[in-house]
Amino acid sequence: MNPSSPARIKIYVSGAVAFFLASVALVAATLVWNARQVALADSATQATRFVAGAEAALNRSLLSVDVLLASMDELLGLSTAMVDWIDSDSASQRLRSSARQNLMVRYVALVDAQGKVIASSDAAGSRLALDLPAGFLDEVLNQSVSTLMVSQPVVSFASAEKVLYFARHLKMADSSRVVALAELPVTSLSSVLVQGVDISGLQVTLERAGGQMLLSVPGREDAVTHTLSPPLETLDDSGPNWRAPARLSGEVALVVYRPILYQDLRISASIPQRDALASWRTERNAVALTALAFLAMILAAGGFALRYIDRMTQARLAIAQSKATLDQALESMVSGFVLLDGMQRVVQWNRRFEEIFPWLQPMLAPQVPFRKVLEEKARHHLPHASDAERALWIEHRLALQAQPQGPHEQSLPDGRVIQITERVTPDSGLVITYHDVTALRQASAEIESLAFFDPLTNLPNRRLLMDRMQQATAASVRSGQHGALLFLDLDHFKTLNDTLGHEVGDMLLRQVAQRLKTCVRREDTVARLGGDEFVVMLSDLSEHSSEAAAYARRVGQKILRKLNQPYTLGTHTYHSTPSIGATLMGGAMQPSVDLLKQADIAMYQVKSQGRNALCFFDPQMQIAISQRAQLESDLQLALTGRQFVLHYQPQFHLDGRMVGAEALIRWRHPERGLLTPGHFIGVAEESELIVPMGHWVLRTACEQLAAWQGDARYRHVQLSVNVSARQFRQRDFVARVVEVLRETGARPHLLKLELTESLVLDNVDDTIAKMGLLKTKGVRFSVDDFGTGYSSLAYLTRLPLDQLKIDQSFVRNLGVKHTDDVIVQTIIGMARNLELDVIAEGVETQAQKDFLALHGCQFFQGYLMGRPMPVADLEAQLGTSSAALA
Ligand SMILES: Nc1nc2c(ncn2[C@@H]2O[C@@H]3COP(=O)(O)O[C@H]4[C@@H](O)[C@H](n5cnc6c(=O)[nH]c(N)nc65)O[C@@H]4COP(=O)(O)O[C@H]3[C@H]2O)c(=O)[nH]1
Repeated sequence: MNPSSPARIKIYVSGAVAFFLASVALVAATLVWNARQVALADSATQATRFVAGAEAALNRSLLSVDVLLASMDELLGLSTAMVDWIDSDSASQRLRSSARQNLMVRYVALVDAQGKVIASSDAAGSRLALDLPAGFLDEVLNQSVSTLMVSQPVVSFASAEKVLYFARHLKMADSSRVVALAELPVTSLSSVLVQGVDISGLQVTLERAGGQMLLSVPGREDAVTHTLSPPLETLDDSGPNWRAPARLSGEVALVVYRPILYQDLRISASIPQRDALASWRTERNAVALTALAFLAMILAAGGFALRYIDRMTQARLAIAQSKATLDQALESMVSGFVLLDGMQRVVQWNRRFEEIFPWLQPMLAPQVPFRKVLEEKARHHLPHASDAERALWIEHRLALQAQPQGPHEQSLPDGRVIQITERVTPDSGLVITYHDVTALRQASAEIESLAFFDPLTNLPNRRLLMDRMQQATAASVRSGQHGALLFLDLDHFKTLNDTLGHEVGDMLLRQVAQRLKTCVRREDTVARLGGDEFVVMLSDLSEHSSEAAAYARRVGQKILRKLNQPYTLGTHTYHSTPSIGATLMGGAMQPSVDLLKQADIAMYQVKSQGRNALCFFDPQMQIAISQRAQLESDLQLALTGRQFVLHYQPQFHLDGRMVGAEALIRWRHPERGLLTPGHFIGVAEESELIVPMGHWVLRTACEQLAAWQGDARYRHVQLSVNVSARQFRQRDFVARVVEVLRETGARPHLLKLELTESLVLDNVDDTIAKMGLLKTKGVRFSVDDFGTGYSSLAYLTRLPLDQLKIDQSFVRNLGVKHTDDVIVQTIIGMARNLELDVIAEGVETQAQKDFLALHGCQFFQGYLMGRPMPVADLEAQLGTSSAALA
């Protein structure tokens, strides 16, 4: 147990309290005991003194009575006279004057041996009636030597009070004996004894040796004669005896007695212990009360002390706990922490601080001046600095600390970045926190990089490019220098991605980025916009636009050359080509977006012209693009404004029957009149518009089929509907076709969906799945433009086709271009082998038809037989052809 532990302190305090309690009790007990002894001793002294005084007083009183009695001999001349000679009256007269001298005596009398009063001082004289105790007179007369004798107390006949008779015998001349007698009221003797005495509880007795009591103070009324026991002689008188019974009350008392001069009389004084200790008891109570008060105070003080200790302990505990919590909090802080006092000395620091600055660990101690810590830090932070530079650094740090300005950062030689925050404490100390923000800074650098750089190629991204373009344009306006923007796109990149995967695509993009950088100057910018689109910004080329254009063209061609060189993509060797669109910058403040759009337009121009080339922006291109945008929005309006109609181009069997028709969309343009698909279908296909448009065509055609159901002239007619790739690739394409068939009630086998060869090839599995589903419903399929793509027997056999359509480009050249003749023959042969129908479109001449028929083609479509026409015309033609055949 710790010597100053609260438990030990409490033991000490409890011990001290016990000690003081015992001391006070002991002192009080001693005081009380001593006071008792003193009280008893005082009472003993008083009793002794009293007895001595009373003895003297009694002796004096009795002596005066004795003298009075003895003087009666001489007064009345008894020794020389005979009894008969005594004149009672004159003798009484003399006695009266003699007795008057003694105030205690009621009367004196002279009595003969027979008890007859000879004379008396009483007014009755010799006629005084005496009522002496029996035997008393004889006792007096029989004394050999005359001495004063005292009778038993008796109740006086005359005064009805207790009296004592004192007597002695006197000898007459004839030697006969008479008795001189005096009557004394007991009260007058008593008052002699206790005159001026004030002793509490004092009991006084005058008694004979045998215990016969003559008088007592206080007086006892119960008996005239009373024998006290034990006799006084038997009491232990070696010292004050407080164990004796009081003579009158019998209580435990101190009894003191003395014999007096006369006979065997003793005077006793008894002081009962109760009375002797009466004042002591008061004192004792006062002492006890005082002691109790002290004890209470000590107990209270002890209690307070213990409570104080408890509170102190709790407070210490609470402080210790909060310190522990604080320490824990400090230790678990992710930041380093140092607390300095007002003298800039180290008070406290946490483990994180040591972790951030491990080299400070050996020197860290409470009270270390922070300057020393800074000196040590300077050694590590500025390893190559001179002493003066380090001193300057330290002074700078101290100055900053004196007036903290908010968080600031410090870069350590090992690359870490520490954010330091100083805060002044209320006692002028300083709390310094050190936060390692290295990861944060790296992250923000990465974020910045992500925000401005393309993560794949590390080239500036669109955002940074736009920013640099803006700066370059502003600079070029000031300097008059022209720059150029080259927008390039990799040809067929999508195919590479789809066939060899994105990783290979990414490899190509990285290598293209590298090659592009080698084609330009350091001050030029190569950026990647996303996908396979790159932009090269060439700045400060020339004041003259023509020179600048020439320079840009050279760079563009250099890029073309470089990018045309084969790439090694993993195990593949790949040949890629770019399409580059260029535009000039400068001369005027042009928005970056517009410049980028111009280059983009030029690039599309290259694409449309066969790719792998460089083309400068032509304002005409922009006009075309604008028109295209206008067309797109017009198309949108056309859809909602019901401006589309369907024309039908009849399809004939070799035998001249009209077997069906192809539904071809027309646009009743409010200003431009009836437009063929060539004016708008391309734009519609490039935008999403082809989907709702195609759906409208499908529904309209099906409604037509349903309308023809009830007419025998038309109900056999099949309708071919063109389906564009984007429409076919819709996930719900099959569901929508089925829905349209159900809603219109058209018979599915009369509906023939025309898919282009490229569509079928694009995703063969999806195509087969969708065609298969629709095939189960009865829908038929024809491959449009057959022969233009890369059709192979392999996929043809997998597709649930019904018909191949020979593209009109081949038909057109029949008899003109031998290869087309061969292709057409091959297609017809192939269809026959696969048991598919074959139809030729674009048949314009009888020669073409004959050629086709000769080689086995059975179905024909073309201007020769009929142009696309409104439904009414078709119905009319149908009627005619049916009639002709009939
Ligand atoms: N020179 C010449 N041309 C002939 C002859 N016979 C037919 N033609 C034309 O050839 C095109 C045949 O349609 P396509 O190959 O499907 O080619 C269609 C088709 O690809 C597309 N198209 C038309 N309507 C729709 C449609 O509703 N949906 C979709 N997706 N495309 C459609 O527009 C293309 C052009 O359609 P149109 O302008 O109507 O042009 C039609 C038609 O008028 C002929 O003897 N000589």
